Amino acid sequence: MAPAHQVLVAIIGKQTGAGGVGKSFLNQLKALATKRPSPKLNLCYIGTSSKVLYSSDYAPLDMDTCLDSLATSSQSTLNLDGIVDYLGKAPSKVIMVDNTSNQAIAEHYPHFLARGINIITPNKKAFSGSYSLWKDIWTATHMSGAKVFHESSVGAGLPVISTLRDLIDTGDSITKIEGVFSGTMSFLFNSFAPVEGAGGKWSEEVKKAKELGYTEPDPRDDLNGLDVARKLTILARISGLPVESPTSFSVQSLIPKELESCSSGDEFMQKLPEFDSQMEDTKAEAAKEGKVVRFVGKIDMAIKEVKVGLEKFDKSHPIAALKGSDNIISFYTERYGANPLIIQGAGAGGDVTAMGVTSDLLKVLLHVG
Ligand SMILES: NC(=O)C1=CN([C@@H]2O[C@H](COP(=O)(O)OP(=O)(O)OC[C@H]3O[C@@H](n4cnc5c(N)ncnc54)[C@H](OP(=O)(O)O)[C@@H]3O)[C@@H](O)[C@H]2O)C=CC1
Ligand SMILES: N[C@@H](CC=O)C(=O)O
Ligand code: NA
Repeated sequence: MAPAHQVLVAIIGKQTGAGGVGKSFLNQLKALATKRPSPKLNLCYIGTSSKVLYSSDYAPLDMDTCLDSLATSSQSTLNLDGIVDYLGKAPSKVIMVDNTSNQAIAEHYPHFLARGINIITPNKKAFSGSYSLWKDIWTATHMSGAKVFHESSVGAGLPVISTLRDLIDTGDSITKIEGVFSGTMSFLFNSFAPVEGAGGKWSEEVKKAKELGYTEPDPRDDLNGLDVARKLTILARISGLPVESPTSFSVQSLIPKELESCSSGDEFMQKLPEFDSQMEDTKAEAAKEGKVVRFVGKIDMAIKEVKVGLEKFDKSHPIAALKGSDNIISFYTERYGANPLIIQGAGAGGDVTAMGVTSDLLKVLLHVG
């Protein structure tokens, strides 16, 4: 039987694509568990959609070898109710880490929370799905006392959600939030339409963004604007705007009309080069005005409006001058007045995203440790 003064960690999702948030998180968990004597952090479950590894008596799994053991594991997978039941019966406090982008797992959060299972996750789906799911999640936390933190669901590891909550909890009032919210879109436009020089081909930059692990498992989820719309939905809801869903406001898609019917991400990636001229035209139009295009989002609390799409910027504008996968997020509030509180830095990538998840784990430990 597992030792009493411990916190058990269960990880769903490891690394399939280049994103690898799960794998980076496991490395950070290992380092933290070594450094932190109490409570002892023990892994009891790790799984993907096809493989699982868990100890039926909750004995700690070896974090050094668990990925190899998972690859060869012959344990039967558990359905979501089975995972809730297994973790709900654990002899210690449990933190479930959802490192997938799966909708069904997200919709199951209220069940995990109702059983006292804490959740940390970079998955945006639960917090940007239907407004009723959002309400069910927070109701479940109030009823059971379990915690849920999702810092990396906006701006990867950048302290976006914690900052917004701090502003609100200390009595400030949000008037506007705006900026670049996608690591993928930032990388694409910074390299395809740089302030200096010609820039690369659109489809080649999309391929690179996928290889660098910036995109969602299916890059169409970034290019259709929905990933940014999800992030804005989360921030708007925290700010007090009851946005119904990420499709209930204006979102510009960069998917060529001709490719909307592609049946897979692979087919889409294969055909995308045929439509490079469409984005070239958009770039050229901005260049005629001496500007560059960037993909941005805005929440205007006064008029209750959320918007996601392309805008032209002067080359001297801070948004035009971003580098790599950097996000820039400006919070306009009553307290900060005309000069916003600004957060800037890498907005995608396995290690920086896992950092946000690991920092969430530390927050849960403050409550349960
Ligand atoms: N990459 C980044 O820069 C950032 C990512 N995020 C978020 O982090 C999450 C993970 O992203 P990333 O690491 O890039 O994605 P990956 O595709 O690399 O990894 C996703 C993992 O989830 C597993 N998985 C998918 N569906 C299920 C399921 N039903 N049950 C169990 N496991 C499942 C996959 O395994 P398998 O397919 O074998 O089942 C895989 O191991 C996403 O929600 C993403 O939006 C947030 C901020 C930045
Ligand atoms: N695909 C997303 C990953 C982080 O949320 C992005 O590019 O920002
Ligand atoms: Na964040």
